[in-house]
Amino acid sequence: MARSMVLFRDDLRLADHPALSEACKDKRDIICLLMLDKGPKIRPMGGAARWWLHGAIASLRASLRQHKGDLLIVEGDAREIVPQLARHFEISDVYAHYRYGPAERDIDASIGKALGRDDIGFHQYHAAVLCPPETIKNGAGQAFKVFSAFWRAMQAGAPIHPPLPPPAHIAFVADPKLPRDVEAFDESTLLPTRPDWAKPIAKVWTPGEEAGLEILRDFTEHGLADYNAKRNFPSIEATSRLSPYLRFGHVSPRQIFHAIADKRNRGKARFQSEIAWRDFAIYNLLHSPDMTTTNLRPQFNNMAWRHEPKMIRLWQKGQTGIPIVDAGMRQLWQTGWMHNRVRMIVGSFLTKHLLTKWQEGEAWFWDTLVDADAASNAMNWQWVAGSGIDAAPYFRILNPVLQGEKFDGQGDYVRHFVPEIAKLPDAYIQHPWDAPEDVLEKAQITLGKDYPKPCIDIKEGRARAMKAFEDL
Ligand SMILES: Cc1cc2nc3c(=O)[nH]c(=O)nc-3n(C[C@H](O)[C@H](O)[C@H](O)COP(=O)(O)OP(=O)(O)OC[C@H]3O[C@@H](n4cnc5c(N)ncnc54)[C@H](O)[C@@H]3O)c2cc1C
Repeated sequence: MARSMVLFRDDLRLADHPALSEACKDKRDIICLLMLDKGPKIRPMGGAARWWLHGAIASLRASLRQHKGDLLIVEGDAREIVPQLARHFEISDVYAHYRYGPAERDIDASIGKALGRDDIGFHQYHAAVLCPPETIKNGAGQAFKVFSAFWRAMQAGAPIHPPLPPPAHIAFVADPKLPRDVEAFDESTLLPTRPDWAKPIAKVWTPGEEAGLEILRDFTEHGLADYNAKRNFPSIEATSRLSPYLRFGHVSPRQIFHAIADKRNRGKARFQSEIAWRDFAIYNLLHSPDMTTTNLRPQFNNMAWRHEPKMIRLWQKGQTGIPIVDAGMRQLWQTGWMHNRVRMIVGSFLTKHLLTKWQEGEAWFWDTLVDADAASNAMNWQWVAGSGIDAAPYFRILNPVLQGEKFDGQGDYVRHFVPEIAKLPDAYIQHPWDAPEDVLEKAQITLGKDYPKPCIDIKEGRARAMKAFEDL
């Protein structure tokens, strides 16, 4: 009897899952395989994302069990394992979604070829993006380099496909057993052991499709209208916090797009364009496959970056002595997520004031973000550093004090994540080094003891960065 296999990768959901829906249409028994790539060209997932994946697996498994089925999970070289399992389970068709990273595309092309040699069909669908990226081109048939033009072209193109409902019924292959030489993946290896740094993260997030859709519903009803006005203020929960749900595919961008389609408010257009930024990152990765490691503007290869491990460590630990930077870095460590405005501030501080290669920041974010995503992370780091396409110009060096005063004027965000300076009055909360002695004393702070003195003079750091950029 013919059987089908559905590959799950970064699409851990049942709704708007074209691969699963198509497989179900064939009315064959199905194997659901979560295939975790491992190999020389695959970048291992960071710690926070591994923690998320553990919860994501539990959630997907629970959904499949409601259909009286289960999930097989294997880690390894998918180019060999998928064809091997397809033969072992006598599969006639394998269904999966397109991926856009260079290593992933190579792997999927090899899987397709190997399956073809065994006369097994390999069917792929676009499900991680609003629009298939290869359909978006400028008049000369080339890739857009600027977001605004990309977004205009996307809006002028074919309407965004409505999301698919979850399949009403999935018929599973009964009790599938892996061949002896293929080991089932041990999910417990995804969790940290000692120290269990994920405990505070677990208090903030619930991975999985159900939780993601609940957040989407709640944001659409209660957050969207004020999104445009409030999205830049990190002490307010004004953004959707859907990023890890999109990263692991618990929620699809098409579901989001259609969930807000009939809303008539100011937040809608802005929110749609942010979702499109995510598509733009994927699009950039497709067209510049080495974007995750290499400057998109080659002149940045000559940049006189400094390599000061001590400074990088202070930045990572939220001990720079610059309150908004430290608050952001501590939010990241404690929750696995950081507000977008603060990501820009800490990124600018690292790459400009500290003149540190953006790759250092990208790597730390990769390890600590629950939404760590190859395309969005690299595109945004290159944007902040100035080395990317459509990037912030080099002279746009965010002043962390002014940014703090503008977007955290009352200091609520800083006070929450940097409690040791919470008693400072608003006037000094973003720059405690300017506070007179009696103010510091009243707030029970000795700088250099209770809270660090700034690791760099902001004006000097800016001047040094300007010089380095001008010398390029
Ligand atoms: C240095 C730096 C690194 C970043 N690294 C990542 C990353 O690894 N993964 C990631 O998902 N986002 C990354 N971002 C983009 C952005 O900060 C997050 O997507 C956003 O903060 C997530 O919060 P939210 O879901 O509440 O966003 P919302 O404001 O609610 O936006 C909704 C969705 O739109 C998308 N989006 C919004 N802004 C961007 C953007 N600038 N680029 C791409 N997509 C965007 C995200 O999918 C987000 O979930 C990075 C930004 C910077 C400045």
